[in-house]
Amino acid sequence: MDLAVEINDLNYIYPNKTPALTKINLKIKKQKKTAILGTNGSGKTTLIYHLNGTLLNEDGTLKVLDHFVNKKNLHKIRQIVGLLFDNPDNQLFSTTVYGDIAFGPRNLKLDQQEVNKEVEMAMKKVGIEEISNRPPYNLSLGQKKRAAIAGLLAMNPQILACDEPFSGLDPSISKQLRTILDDLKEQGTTLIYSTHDVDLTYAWADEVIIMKEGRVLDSGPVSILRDEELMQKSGLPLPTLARLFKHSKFNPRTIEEASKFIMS
Ligand SMILES: Nc1ncnc2c1ncn2[C@@H]1O[C@H](COP(=O)(O)OP(=O)(O)OP(=O)(O)O)[C@@H](O)[C@H]1O
Repeated sequence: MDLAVEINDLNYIYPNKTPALTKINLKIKKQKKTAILGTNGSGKTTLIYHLNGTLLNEDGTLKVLDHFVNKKNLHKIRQIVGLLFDNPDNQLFSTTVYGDIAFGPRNLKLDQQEVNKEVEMAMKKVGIEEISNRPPYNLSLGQKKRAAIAGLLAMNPQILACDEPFSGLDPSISKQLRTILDDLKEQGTTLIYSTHDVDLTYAWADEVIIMKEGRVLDSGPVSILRDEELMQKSGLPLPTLARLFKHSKFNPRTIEEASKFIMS
C-alpha cells in the first residue's frame, strides 16, 4: 500500500497537562481524500498539527512519505505537507494576496521570474488571479481560504492537510472549494482534512478516521459511517442518506445518487 502518512503509538499532552492524543496508530493512503472526523475536542486539530510538525510528538513516531517528522526534518516536512489553518487570518500576513503567495517561493530563494511563475500557477489553480493585488484582510472568507491554499500550492506540497476547511463557508463556496480540492487530488495531491460534518464526508471523502476523546475509534472507507454502533460511540449522527436508506440494498452517498435510485 502506498502510504502518505504512517503513525505509530503517538501520544500528545499539551503543556497544561491536557491529554489530547492517546496511542494513535494510523496509516493514511496516498492520493486519497481522508477525513478526520470527530466531535468538538476529540483531537482532530491536534492530529492535523502533527502532520507538518506544527506540534511535535512526545513519543511514538510519525512519518510522511517515509520521512520522520521531527525537529531536524522540519524544513523538508513543510515542503511535503502544506497545512491550511482553520482560520485563514492565521496564514495571511502580507499587504497583498500576491505577496502572501510569493512568501514561500521567495524563502526558497527562487529568482523573481520563478517566483512569478509559481504564484501565477497557484493563483490559477484556485481561481484568484483577479484579486492578486488586494489586501487579504478585507477579502471574504472563501477568498481568504483560496488565497491561503494558493500560498501552500506555491510550495508544491504532495500532501495538503486542512483543518476544518469548509467551516463558515456557504454551500456554494464550500462546493467550489471541494471542486478545487478534487482537481488537486486528480493532479496527485493527497488530501487530509478535519471536520465534524458527517454528511459532507459521507458524500465526498474516500477514507475516514473517526476520533473520540483523543483516540482513533476506527478508520477505513467512508462506508464505515453506516455502522450505527460505531457512530453512536463517536457521538456523531449517522449520515442522513445512510439513515434514509438503512433498509435498502442501495447505499447512495449523494443526493444525485439517491434521486437516481428513487426515480428508477
Ligand atoms: N493549546 C491548547 N492548550 C491546551 N489544551 C488544548 C489546546 N488546544 C486544544 N487543547 C485540548 O486538546 C483536546 C483536543 O483539542 P482539539 O482542538 O485537537 O480538538 P478538535 O477535535 O479539533 O476540536 P474542535 O472540533 O472543537 O476544533 C481538547 O481537550 C482541547 O481542550
